[in-house]
Amino acid sequence: MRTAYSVDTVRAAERRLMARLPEGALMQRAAAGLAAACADVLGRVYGRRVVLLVGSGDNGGDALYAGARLARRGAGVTAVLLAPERTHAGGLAALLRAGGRSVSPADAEEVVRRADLVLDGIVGIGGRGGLRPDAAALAALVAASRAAVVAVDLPSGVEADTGEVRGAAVRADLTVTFGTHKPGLLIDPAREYAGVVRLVDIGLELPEEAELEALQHADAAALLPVPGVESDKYRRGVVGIAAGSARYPGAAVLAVAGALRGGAGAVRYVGPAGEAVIARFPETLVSDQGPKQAGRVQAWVVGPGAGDDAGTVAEVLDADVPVLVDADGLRLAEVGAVRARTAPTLMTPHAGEAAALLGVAREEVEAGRLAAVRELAGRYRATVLLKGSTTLVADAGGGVVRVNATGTGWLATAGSGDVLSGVAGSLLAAGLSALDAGSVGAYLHGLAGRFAAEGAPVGAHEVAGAVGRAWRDVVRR
Ligand SMILES: NC(=O)C1=CN([C@@H]2O[C@H](COP(=O)(O)OP(=O)(O)OC[C@H]3O[C@@H](n4cnc5c(N)ncnc54)[C@H](O)[C@@H]3O)[C@@H](O)[C@H]2O)[C@@H](O)CC1
Ligand SMILES: Nc1ncnc2c1ncn2[C@@H]1O[C@H](COP(=O)(O)OP(=O)(O)O)[C@@H](O)[C@H]1O
Ligand SMILES: [K+]
Repeated sequence: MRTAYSVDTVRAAERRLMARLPEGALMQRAAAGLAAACADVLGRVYGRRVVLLVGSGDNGGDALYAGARLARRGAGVTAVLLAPERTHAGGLAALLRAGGRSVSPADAEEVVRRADLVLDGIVGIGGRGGLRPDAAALAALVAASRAAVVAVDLPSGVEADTGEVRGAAVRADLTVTFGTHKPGLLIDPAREYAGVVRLVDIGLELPEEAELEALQHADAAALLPVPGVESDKYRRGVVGIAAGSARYPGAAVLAVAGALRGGAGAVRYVGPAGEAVIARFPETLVSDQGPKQAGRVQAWVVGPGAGDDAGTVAEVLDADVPVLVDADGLRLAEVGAVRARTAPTLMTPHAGEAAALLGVAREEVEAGRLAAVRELAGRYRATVLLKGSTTLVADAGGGVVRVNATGTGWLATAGSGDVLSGVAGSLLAAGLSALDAGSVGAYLHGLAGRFAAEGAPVGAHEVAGAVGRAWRDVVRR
């Protein structure tokens, strides 16, 4: 599991550790890891031009000590001091002793233009709000330069705890982060600014529960349902799909396509698209009755392509089994009916749907994904999966939020969300919790998208077809 901790938690862990260590030891650990990463980026250190952008806090201190290490290995190191009188004194002294030099921001343009590598030590976890104008001007120089950019701890200007970017921020090729990932490194839009992220262990002892966690192959593999000798189709779980309409029969087909690959033992379909479903997937149990009369179901998916069929949504929400609500179902579901449910509910909006439910602009959700997913989960007392380039899954009661980044922009194609609801609904029917079903579903769906696309446009039905390959990839590694 990859985990990320909030700034408050990191600071508390740092205080505990610093109390046991000689002064400055932590910063030296950070600087050593940072210098090693820079050396890897440079390939050869000797003779290279390195520029340090140094703010007034310890983030600048890290950059200065790392710069001193690179200078000792023969790099030409120049520090641009944003606030000379408040620069980390020990770090600056170390750099000057090692043969580096310092300049004022007035000279930044010239040195950044000639740099092979720029180290962004403007601000780290102490940053508040968007970059101030003098710092923003440095970020603009970095954007215009051809140098490799390495961010110290975080790209300056991104919000460590939320992944928000308010105004100018540094865009890095590599971020070397200390002790633990910070939530912003895993959530867009900030994640995009971080580039590749490398974690340097500085010995922090962190609490059991993280703020954010991202499944890795082994975590997903441990959660995937596997049939045993005692299994039959009912024990593996029956997933009911209440989706599609005369106008959108394809949504039903795609949700069923996902559900067939999600681990349930049988897929039951109710709705007006039965003929289209059975023509494509003869193994589907098609019913022409409503959800209540459809027979045994361990979890429902309701909403994809449902049009205005509020009655079916209400009927499904009334069922005492886990329910996944997607697409039109999100609009049609009564808040009170969702809140009143005792079995798990998983809602799967994209940013536009989440914005409509929250009564805010789509941009607001995209800028502040973590806040939006938590707010929705609280309001609906449900587990909410917010789709997008980074998908977030939050339970109603707070606790750890799961983040998924296995996807690809090629998944932004009509119907791919229907496939995801089928896969995740199937996992719900197989007995996974809403948090696990949502996050494992997104993990498989993202990987399937990559496999199906392989760098070219892809249709949603092909994504569904690649879920099996994603599953095998997860369990084999
Ligand atoms: N505390 C520790 O034990 C360790 C801290 N480390 C480093 O220390 C950093 C945190 O240091 P600090 O707490 O000094 O904080 P930072 O250095 O991250 O930032 C604080 C400084 O930035 C300025 N600032 C804040 N917001 C700004 C904005 N929007 N625009 C421009 N300037 C802004 C503030 O005036 C302040 O002087 C970490 O990110 C990490 O790089 C590492 O050395 C590892 C050990
Ligand atoms: N830029 C992106 N990077 C990765 N995944 C994406 C991106 N854009 C969309 N996706 C994924 O593609 C799917 C799209 O779902 P959705 O918006 O509901 O489409 P539809 O309603 O057409 O089925 C979601 O799983 C989402 O997370
Ligand atoms: K930084």
